Amino acid sequence: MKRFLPYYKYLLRVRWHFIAALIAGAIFGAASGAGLPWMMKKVLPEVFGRGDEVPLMELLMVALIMPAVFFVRGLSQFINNYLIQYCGLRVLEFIQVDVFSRLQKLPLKFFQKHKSGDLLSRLMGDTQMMRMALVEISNDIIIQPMQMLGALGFLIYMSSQKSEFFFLYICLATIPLCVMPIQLIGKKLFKKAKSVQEQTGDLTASVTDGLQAPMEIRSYNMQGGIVSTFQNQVIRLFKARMKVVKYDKMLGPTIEFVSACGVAVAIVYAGRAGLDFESDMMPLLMALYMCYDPIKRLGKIHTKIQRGNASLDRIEYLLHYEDELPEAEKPVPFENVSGRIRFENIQFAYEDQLALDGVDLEIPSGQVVALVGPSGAGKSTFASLIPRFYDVNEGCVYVDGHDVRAVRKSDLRSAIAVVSQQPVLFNATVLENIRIGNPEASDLEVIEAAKKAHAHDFIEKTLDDSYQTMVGEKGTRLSGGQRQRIAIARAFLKNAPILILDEATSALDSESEAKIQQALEELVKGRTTFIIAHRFSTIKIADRILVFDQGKIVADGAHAEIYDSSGLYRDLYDRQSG
Ligand SMILES: Nc1ncnc2c1ncn2[C@@H]1O[C@H](COP(=O)(O)OP(=O)(O)OP(=O)(O)O)[C@@H](O)[C@H]1O
Repeated sequence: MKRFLPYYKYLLRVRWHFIAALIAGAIFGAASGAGLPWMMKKVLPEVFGRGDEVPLMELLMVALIMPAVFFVRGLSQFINNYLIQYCGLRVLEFIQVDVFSRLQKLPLKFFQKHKSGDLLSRLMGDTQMMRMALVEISNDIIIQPMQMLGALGFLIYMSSQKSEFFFLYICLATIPLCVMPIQLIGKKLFKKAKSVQEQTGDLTASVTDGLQAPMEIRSYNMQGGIVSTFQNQVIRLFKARMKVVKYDKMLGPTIEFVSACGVAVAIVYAGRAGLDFESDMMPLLMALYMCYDPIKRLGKIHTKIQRGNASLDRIEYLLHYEDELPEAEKPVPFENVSGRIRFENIQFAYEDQLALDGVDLEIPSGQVVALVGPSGAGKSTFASLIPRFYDVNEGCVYVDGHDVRAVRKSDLRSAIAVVSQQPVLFNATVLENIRIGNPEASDLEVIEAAKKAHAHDFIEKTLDDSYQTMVGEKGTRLSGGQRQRIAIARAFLKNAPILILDEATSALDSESEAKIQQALEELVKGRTTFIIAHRFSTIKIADRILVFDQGKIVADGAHAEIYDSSGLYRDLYDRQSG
């Protein structure tokens, strides 16, 4: 449980509700542990011990003790359960928000290494286990001993009254016997629980895969394969879960068996010692049972802690993941950016293989640079070093004379607009999707940006609710060209001094392409622009062309200049034009 200590900060935020829950829980524990045996001690001898001589009213008054004890017990139990649920759900909310915020801070590399389904299962499933460990267990750890203390107190009281300590000895002798299986089973359970959480991650990953690309799955007839992968994972998860169920469910009966042995010995003794059934034996047996019940529950808590531990491992992996792109300790001010960029002797590798090697050049502010070269040559990698999506292995990237690592990441990225090859739209309205470029922009400014991006006409004429149309998940209700223009409108609205355009490779109809081309020409004016050019028609608007080959820049200059000097560029250009 020590591992959970740092996370009690979440519980502190709902401390008053939790304290109220504990008080109610303590009343419930005492009403069960001492109240129930005391009730029996009071009621049974009156009802059965005195025969007909008890007046009816007196009998009724005594009998009323039963509903009174159960009322107190029931009410405190309800309040405890209700408040514990409240605290649990609030704590879950705090943990999930923290884990999600952490995920948002992790670098791109992290998401390339991890399956989104697995991350989803850590965020939604493992946090539930942590909630259970923090709230329900803390509650039980206080309530159950209360019940046990109440019952033990009653046993001690009764034993001292009768000078009869046998029941107490039985209780004290069997408790350690009950603890042993708890320890043994708990250890097994930790391993099994961790495997369940991992399998759940794999299963969620395969569900996300199966739902993310419905078109590819249908066109390649992958349904059978996808379903059988899913089925295998469900079976694996089923097997792992059954192992947890086996150990989890083994505990209760084991403790019950040990306690039944204790009770049997107590009954035999009580019979031999001639104890009175109603006034002595029943309350003592009840108190004995009330001592075992919390042990059984504490045993279950132990198994829950093990499951919580397994989930905590998976959550801490995210919370403690080392950020490969740390923020500068004292970030330099970064304002009024002009967009002058310098790459100084850059080397960069994703893993072992160099993706960029010996890149050294300067781009004056406002220059429009086209990046060309064969697939895999390093164009996108080069562009992604500017917003510091990755850090270089050697050398340095400067923007306006500042090392990008010395600037706050959010400041740097505010100065850069990115229009990617397949722009992602969020499941919101067209208006909201454009406004991402500048959350402060008015509706009029959004519409102005859409006009500049040649998007206004299709938004007004073809979409049912114009700017209020919901674009669907990832913008699936819009065509590729329309999505591209929404992304360009975003960039207009952002009005950043540096622009990175990853040109769409998919064939757009000529009207769409012409409109996008017009919009881009407008957009690049006065900004330092990098265009990853797949179609050479775009090169017309570039002042300078960088030709990439196997991670190196093999030609650098204006079209006319490098067409003569670079065989690779000439080849690429002629192939496209010809
Ligand atoms: N996330 C990644 N992890 C590992 N290697 C990568 C990653 N992204 C790219 N690479 C590798 O880095 C090299 C450069 O890739 P990059 O995407 O920069 O090329 P590109 O010129 O933009 O290609 P394309 O024109 O096909 O988009 C390639 O060998 C590629 O396989």
